[in-house]
Amino acid sequence: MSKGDAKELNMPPQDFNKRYGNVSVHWFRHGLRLHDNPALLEALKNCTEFYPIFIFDGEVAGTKHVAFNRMRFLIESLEDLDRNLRKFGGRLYVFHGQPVDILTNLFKEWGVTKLTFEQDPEAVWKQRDDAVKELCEKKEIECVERVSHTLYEPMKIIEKNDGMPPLTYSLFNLVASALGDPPRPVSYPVFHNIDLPVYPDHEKKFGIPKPQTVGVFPDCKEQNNRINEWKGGETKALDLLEKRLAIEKKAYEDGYVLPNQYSPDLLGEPMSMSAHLRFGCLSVRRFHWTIHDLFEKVKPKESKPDALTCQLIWREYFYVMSANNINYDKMEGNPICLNIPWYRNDEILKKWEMGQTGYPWIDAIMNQLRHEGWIHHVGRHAVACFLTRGDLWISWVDGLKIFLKYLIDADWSVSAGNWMWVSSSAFEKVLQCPKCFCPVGYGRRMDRTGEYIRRYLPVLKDMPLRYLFEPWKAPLAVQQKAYCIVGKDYPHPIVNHKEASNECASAMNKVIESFKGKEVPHCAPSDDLEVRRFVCLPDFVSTGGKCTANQLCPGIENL
Ligand SMILES: Cc1cc2nc3c(=O)[nH]c(=O)nc-3n(C[C@H](O)[C@H](O)[C@H](O)COP(=O)(O)OP(=O)(O)OC[C@H]3O[C@@H](n4cnc5c(N)ncnc54)[C@H](O)[C@@H]3O)c2cc1C
Repeated sequence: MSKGDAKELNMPPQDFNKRYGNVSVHWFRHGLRLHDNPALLEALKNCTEFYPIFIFDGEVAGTKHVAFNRMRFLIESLEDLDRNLRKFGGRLYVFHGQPVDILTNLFKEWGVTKLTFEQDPEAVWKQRDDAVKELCEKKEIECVERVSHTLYEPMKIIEKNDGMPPLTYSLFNLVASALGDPPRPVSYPVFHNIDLPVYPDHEKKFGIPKPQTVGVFPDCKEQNNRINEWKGGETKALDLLEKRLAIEKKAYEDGYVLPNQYSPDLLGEPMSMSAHLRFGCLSVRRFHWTIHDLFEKVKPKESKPDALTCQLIWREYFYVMSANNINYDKMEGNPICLNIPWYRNDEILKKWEMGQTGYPWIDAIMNQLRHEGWIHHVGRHAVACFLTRGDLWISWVDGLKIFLKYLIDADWSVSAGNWMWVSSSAFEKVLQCPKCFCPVGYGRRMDRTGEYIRRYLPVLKDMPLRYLFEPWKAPLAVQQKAYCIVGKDYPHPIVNHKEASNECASAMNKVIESFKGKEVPHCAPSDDLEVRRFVCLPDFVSTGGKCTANQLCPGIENL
């Protein structure tokens, strides 16, 4: 039967499709790519007519609380997807509204027989996807969901662990290894003999909006005038992967792994894959396996170090921990999070967000976050520790909300997991990191020339290096010469670090006391090495992953 037969049979195309055709809709949410997309391959199986869609519902892919940079990244990713689909004669269809309403109409209008999508494993998406699955059942439409946002299916790990999330990273690894290696990527889709219909007024009806059209505007001029450009889309992701592999190869040849952490480049061009992984422009399985294959090729006689892709495994671990915990991003009602009596102070929180704490290292990082949407792991640690148990004693939940707004890689599971850890609220054994990162000393070590601070905090660009990290100590004549008077052009420090960190340490000791003799309702790391692996800062990587006693809290001692 061909489409022309519909006319002869005098049937509306949707009825004809329903009876004789196989009409598939692939619903993109994350997984914004054509490569390694098993759900997309399912859509194309025995398919005669194919429609790729994306629905803006006010929440999809982290769009509920989103600043300009991430929305722009998402839209660039959709534009790239559309360009790639055009190569096969199709277009991406973009809709605005609630998925169940939109799909109900599409099922009827296009005579859909199959709906496919990649599994969104986080608890926050369950209600949306259950409603869609129910709709498909009611309308007798085949609904196919496939796992490819994660290396493993989180619920399978939980099942294998007797229905409980594995409470330590080691246990997670043990359970995961019982499931075998993660699957290899699937083949690239073939659109041969499949009709990809395009309406004459496609652009007008189903075109990709601009961030402004969906109500997201730049917060500040720097967002339109970034120094580091993060571009969304599968094409960019695969280009970046090639560059990244060249760096990884050089590192293996030189005898180390995790090059991004080994020598943190705070100023170089963007090399992180995290935003592409977050939106699924890059398949995590492709990333994992190319790294493993590359190592084997470069070092055929060496066994692979555990650290090779340990950061990706942390990502998996946090996804598993959040899979059935809807309160994972909160303190209350979150079974793995300690209740800590944090202060509530919106004025101080705002100063932290806006880069006005008076600590240049912290403020430069927060400015980079707001202006560009990405900061290095060492920067994330520094500002998260400063906000919570290090200096300001403000809840990690408040910090998380700000990260989730600005980061282009903002990831509900990964970010909340990291915030809980850094603030000593979960994953850490009885809060054994009482020391904190010093906002002066740590900055000096990470930004030895001061170029990072001068770039992201231009008010201090003429401050001599000696005072750059603590400008309040500069004599007035030096401040005048640098055109930056502390208290007028740049704020005084929001707290005295020495006093504040001592207060935080004693508050944390009280929390520890209050838990003595009780069962601590949060998970702990398996051992010290695990702490080092998680924190994964340069000191650790440079020791080749070996753990020594004073490395328990890397970068913390002697600061
Ligand atoms: C407070 C805080 C909040 C964070 N929020 C996020 C977030 O919202 N989204 C996000 O992707 N990462 C987050 N991270 C983790 C980490 O900082 C970034 O993933 C990392 O900086 C990305 O750089 P990379 O791609 O060079 O990492 P690589 O070292 O190359 O790691 C490869 C990939 O592994 C994953 N990964 C790396 N580090 C971690 C980690 N600690 N936990 C879980 N997964 C990891 C990322 O997907 C990353 O792209 C956060 C860290 C902290 C301390």
